[in-house]
This record gives sequence, C-alpha cells and structure tokens, in this order.
Amino acid sequence: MSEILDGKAFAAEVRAKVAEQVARLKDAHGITPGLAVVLVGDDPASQVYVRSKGKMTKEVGMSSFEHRLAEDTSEADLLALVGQLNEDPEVHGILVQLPLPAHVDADAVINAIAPEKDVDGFHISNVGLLGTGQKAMVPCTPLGCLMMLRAHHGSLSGLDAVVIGRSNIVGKPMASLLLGESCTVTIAHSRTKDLPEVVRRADIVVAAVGRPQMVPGGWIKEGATVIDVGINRVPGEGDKTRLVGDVDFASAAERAGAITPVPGGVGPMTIACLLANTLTACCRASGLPEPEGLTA
Ligand SMILES: NC(=O)C1=CN([C@@H]2O[C@H](COP(=O)(O)OP(=O)(O)OC[C@H]3O[C@@H](n4cnc5c(N)ncnc54)[C@H](OP(=O)(O)O)[C@@H]3O)[C@@H](O)[C@H]2O)C=CC1
Ligand SMILES: Nc1nc(=O)c2c([nH]1)NC[C@@H]1CN(c3ccc(C(=O)N[C@@H](CCC(=O)O)C(=O)O)cc3)C=[N+]21
Ligand SMILES: [Mg+2]
Repeated sequence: MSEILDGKAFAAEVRAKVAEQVARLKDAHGITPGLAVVLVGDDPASQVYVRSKGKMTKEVGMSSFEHRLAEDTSEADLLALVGQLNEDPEVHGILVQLPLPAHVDADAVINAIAPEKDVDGFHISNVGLLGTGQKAMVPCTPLGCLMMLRAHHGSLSGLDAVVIGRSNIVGKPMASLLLGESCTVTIAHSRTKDLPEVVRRADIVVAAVGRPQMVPGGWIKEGATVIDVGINRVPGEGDKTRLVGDVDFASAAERAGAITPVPGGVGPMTIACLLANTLTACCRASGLPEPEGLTA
C-alpha cells in the first residue's frame, strides 16, 4: 500500500505560513495583500470555487475583492474592469475565473492583466519567464503539485516524469517545472501512442486529463509517485454525485509508492498556492523580500 499525500493537510500548512507572513506585513509595514477574483456568468462549479477562494483569502488575513459579472458581459467591459484592477494599489493579485463565455477572447483578457498581478501565471510574459527559467508567477495547480513532490522526494533530479495532458493551465507548466527540477520529462496527450507503456516507465506520474479514472493501477510502476490533478464529478449513490480523479485510486494505491487522493489532494493545494502567489506578488510590488518556501 502506498503513502497518501494529504493535500488537504499540506494546504492548511501552506495557508498557515501565508497567514503568518500576512500578519508580519501588516505589523511591520501596514500593508494588506489583496486578491481580486472576477467571475463571469453563473456556472455552478465556478461559483463554488470562487466562494471558497474568497473565504480562504479572508481567513489568511488578506483583502478579498469579488467581481461577479453577468454571462453576457462584453469583452470591452471585462477589459475595462481588468484595467481598473491593474491600477488599484490595494489589489496585488488578479484572477479571472476560467472558462470564460465563448463570446469573450480569453487570451486577450488574460494578457490584459498586469503580469506582476497575474497570480494564475497565465499571462504570456509569465509563461515565457517560466519557460526560460526566470522568476515568474507560477500557475497554482502545477506549483501545488511541485510542492508536494519536493516534500515527498527531496530532490527530483534524474527521475522519469510523465505528465498526461498538455493544457496551458496544467500540463505544459507542470512539465516546465519538472524540467526545471532536472527530471526527464515526457508529455503525453490524446495522440500519444501506447500511453500505458509510456506511463509504466515513470517514477512520477502527473495526470491532468479530465477523464474519470482513466489511468488504471496496472499502468503504474511499482513504487512510483502519482499526482492526480483530475476533478471529475460522476454519478454517486442514489441521486448524489461524487468527485473522482483521472486515476483509479484503489488500484493505483496498491502499486504506487505515494499517491494524492481526490478530493483532498491537488485541489486544496491549488487554492493555497493562489494565496501564496498573492503574497509573493504583494512582496514584489512593495520591494520587500519574497516569502521563503512558497515560490517555485
Ligand atoms: N485540482 C485542480 O486544482 C485543478 C484540476 N483541474 C482538472 O484537471 C483536469 C485537466 O484539466 P485541463 O488541463 O484544464 O484540461 P484540458 O481539457 O484543457 O486538457 C486535457 C488534456 O488531456 C489530454 N487528453 C484527453 N484525452 C486523453 C486521452 N484519452 N489520453 C491522453 N490524453 C488525453 C488532452 O489531449 P489533447 O491536447 O491532445 O486534446 C489535453 O491535453 C480536469 O479534470 C480539470 O477539472 C484543472 C485545473 C485545476
Ligand atoms: N483562472 C482560473 N484559475 C484556476 O486555478 C482555475 C480556474 N480558473 N478554473 C477552474 C479550475 C479548477 N480549479 C480548482 C481549484 C480548487 C479545487 C478544489 O479545491 N477541489 C477540492 C474539492 C472541491 C469540491 O468539492 O468541489 C478537492 O479536490 O479536494 C478544484 C479545482 C481551479 N481552476
Ligand atoms: Mg480546462
């Protein structure tokens, strides 16, 4: 049986560190880090995430600014709001919840965010900085995965890592971070030939696909570390639903050396890293030293 990597507990530790630094910033410098979250439309899952982000932002002592806009908000109005948040000195981090409605050019909106306030790390300038190994805002989900991997392994140098999924928000930045840690990185996707064989080589498997339990335990090398990013809502008992990952947890846990559960794995770490990035952005904006242990 494998070690369960408890993202919920780890995330609580990260938030406690953030809270401590926020208190220090207030006491020593009279600065309160602030996070603005923009939600367009009323997708129920997004509503839940945004509410949870707002609650945790306040819990660590930061200011939370929520902007809920109608589904039919124009791109121009959204760009105007982003411009206003860029100028607001109380706002150190800006997150525009994705996905955006189809009539809005999501890339245009993301690239309108001031890169130093882009706590999602999605702006092309942060993508370029990460890709060239320079100091960037690092996307929250991959950062959370990296923190758990470092805590478990110490050094990742020379390990074979397979990332399943090549999205801009998870797969690609995850691969960049693992390369930065000197892993030998393979990125798999829907056109990959013989995925089971590719996964069998890996010391580290990061699954970010969005297909419920698609990775069976039989693909996992004995002792490998499995990071399950997938969040899939599937029918549960009666008329309830439940969350499952992209990995079949029960069978994978029999072979893996360590594995993250869903829920309670990567998800809580994502939100903790969003708060960590907001703190980092605030420190950089104020010319103060960055928090230790909370950046990539
Ligand atoms: N825990 C968290 O905090 C977060 C969780 N998520 C979850 O992570 C998952 C992935 O999210 P995201 O990256 O946005 O998803 P995308 O849909 O943007 O990307 C999915 C990737 O999986 C690949 N893929 C699809 N089918 C297969 C297959 N059969 N075999 C191999 N690869 C396949 C796609 O390949 P191709 O490019 O060829 O189409 C694509 O690269 C989702 O479940 C999402 O809900 C996302 C963000 C945060
Ligand atoms: N601009 C932007 N940035 C994001 O980071 C972003 C986004 N848009 N759009 C949607 C995805 C998804 N995402 C999650 C965050 C937390 C959990 C999380 O906390 N999950 C809990 C369970 C929550 C539940 O019960 O539904 C867990 O895994 O334990 C999940 C998913 C961030 N995303
Ligand atoms: Mg997506």
